[in-house]
Amino acid sequence: MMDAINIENLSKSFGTHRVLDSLDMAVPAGSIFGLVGENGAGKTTIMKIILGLLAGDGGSIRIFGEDISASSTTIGYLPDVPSFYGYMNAIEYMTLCGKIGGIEAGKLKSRTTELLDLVGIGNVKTRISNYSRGMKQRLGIAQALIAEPDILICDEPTSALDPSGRRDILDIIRDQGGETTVIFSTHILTDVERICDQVALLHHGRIVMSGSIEELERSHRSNEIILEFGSAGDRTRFVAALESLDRPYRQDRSSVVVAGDKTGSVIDILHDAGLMPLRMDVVEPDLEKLFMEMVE
Ligand SMILES: Nc1ncnc2c1ncn2[C@@H]1O[C@H](COP(=O)(O)OP(=O)(O)OP(=O)(O)O)[C@@H](O)[C@H]1O
Repeated sequence: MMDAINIENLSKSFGTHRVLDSLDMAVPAGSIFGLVGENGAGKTTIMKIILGLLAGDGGSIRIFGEDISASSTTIGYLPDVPSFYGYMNAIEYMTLCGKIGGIEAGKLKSRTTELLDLVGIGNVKTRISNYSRGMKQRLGIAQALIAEPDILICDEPTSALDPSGRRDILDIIRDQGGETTVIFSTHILTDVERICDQVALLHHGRIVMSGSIEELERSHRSNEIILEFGSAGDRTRFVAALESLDRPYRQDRSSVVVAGDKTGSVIDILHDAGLMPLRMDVVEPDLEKLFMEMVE
């Protein structure tokens, strides 16, 4: 599959502070790409460089195969803190954005109606200064889509919202995937798991891990098996059996966790020790665990 965006060896410093350090990143066309990193990791900096709002200090950026300086790709942008003219209503604001974007008047009108309906504020007549955070985020997405972009860049679109507002915004963003390539930055990993098909983890100025969520979870960590026993005695015997076999494990208050193993041999250990656990679960790694492992 062609890359919508391909970045190689990109660095960026502000003064002596090196924010991006020979970063490589590829965003497959049509994907919903989650860019994950802690506060200050450089997510906004990458997005601004892709948008041409900031220059990198070297490296190559290709957009659908063309060098960024020659690219004719339309990119929509939802900034982390969108600013609006509060005295305007949604239609006035969209009309202004469309005119600046060079959209022809007849088309602009129908596109405005369509997009405001899409984001669920088609019936809102009030001026923007009266909007809630969630409504502003909705209008921000409509604005970002006005020029029918091939790439949509959303900078932390859900961070300031409550759970139901977040779900609505995620649904809207997910529905853009396929035709549009979406880059979505966040530090909320459950949001990434909910809508993204690709993810990249940014840490210390580099992408430390990237791929599809299933790929990452499969390749970077094996499953863990959690066991609970009916008595302290059973549990002690199980732990003793693990120790005699040099099997790594950890314990918390109620359970024993055995790492990185096929379930079969745990069953053999139980069988040989004549033990029956109360509970035995295989726990698959989630993104949060993987991320914590990478940044620790
Ligand atoms: N114009 C600038 N001048 C100096 N330093 C800057 C500038 N822009 C960003 N930085 C610094 O670069 C680092 C990365 O900032 P950036 O906004 O890209 O991070 P982020 O990952 O988007 O973080 P957040 O999640 O907090 O928005 C931060 O330490 C920030 O202070």
